[in-house]
Amino acid sequence: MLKLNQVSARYNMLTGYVKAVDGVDFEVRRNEIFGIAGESGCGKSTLLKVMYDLISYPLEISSGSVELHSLDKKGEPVVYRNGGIHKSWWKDISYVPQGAMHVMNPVAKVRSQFFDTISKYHAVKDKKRLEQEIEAYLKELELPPEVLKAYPHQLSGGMRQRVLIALATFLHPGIVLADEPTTALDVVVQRGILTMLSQVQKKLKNAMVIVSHDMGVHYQITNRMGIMYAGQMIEVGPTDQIFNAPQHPYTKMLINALPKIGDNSQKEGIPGTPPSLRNPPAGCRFAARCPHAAELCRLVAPERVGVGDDHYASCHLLH
Ligand SMILES: Nc1ncnc2c1ncn2[C@@H]1O[C@H](COP(=O)(O)OP(=O)(O)OP(=O)(O)O)[C@@H](O)[C@H]1O
Repeated sequence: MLKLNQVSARYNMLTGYVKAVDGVDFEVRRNEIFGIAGESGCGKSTLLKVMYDLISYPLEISSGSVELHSLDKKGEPVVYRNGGIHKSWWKDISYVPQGAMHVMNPVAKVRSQFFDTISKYHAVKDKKRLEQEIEAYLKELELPPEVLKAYPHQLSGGMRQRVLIALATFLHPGIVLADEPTTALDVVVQRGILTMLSQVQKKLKNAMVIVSHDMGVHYQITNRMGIMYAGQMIEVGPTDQIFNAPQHPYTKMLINALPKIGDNSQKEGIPGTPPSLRNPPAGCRFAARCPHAAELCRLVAPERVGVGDDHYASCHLLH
């Protein structure tokens, strides 16, 4: 399980701070696919870096904590906290970053990328055996063993993404984080990647976190999801409830903007733009775009309230 306790993170720029993640509090549970949605720039990728403990200048955690609960070699419970989560990379938690091409070494064949990564975090005694295990795992994920002999540029975008997912899940980590795994791929390839992710999750019975701005992706494979707006998690709940009974006005507008079968009405985007994360407003961050905003909304940030079974939202209207 991965638990975030009121975490805030910011980019420390010469001209001030960009408060990309603000007071985020939720958990990712065993055996679920958790989705993180929200429009571009709302802090999804930064949140994923915070969850993975991939913190380097100018990014810093300004308050709160992240806990990764796992089991040690003897099967005893162990908790890694931010600052120490990197000790469990690949074994307990892995990360598939955005843009498969950029994260692979262009001058190394896939085979050596597998070996380098795995041997860094996992004692490899028998190279031949490891090779057989890698080939067997690729086969299980319906990837031809020939991909190991290829350079990244010789693979299609979808194939590269599948290779990265295979690499990230090879050591069977309890948590896999994937940042926009289907972006920039065509619809058929997207479907293949989503099917692969959900098959791997069913097999490992681990937790998966999928960041995507595409609500269709969340609808198709996530069990629970969180909606981010301007650095904050404004609604968290089971995916079916988020789609069928959204509570926060922003979530409602996001869902209403989606096309539905048999509904030919004109769909509109959400008017306005999110506030700057350099100097976000004191009250509700959505107030300037919210059709229901009152004076209180502009002055006081709303607390999170329960709005259903395992479903929470932060809006004054719900109090
Ligand atoms: N390295 C960086 N230095 C400074 N600011 C950054 C950096 N990376 C991101 N930001 C800022 O942090 C905020 C959150 O960005 P982030 O990339 O986490 O959002 P996102 O929701 O993942 O967006 P997208 O879907 O476009 O990737 C934005 O205002 C962005 O401009």
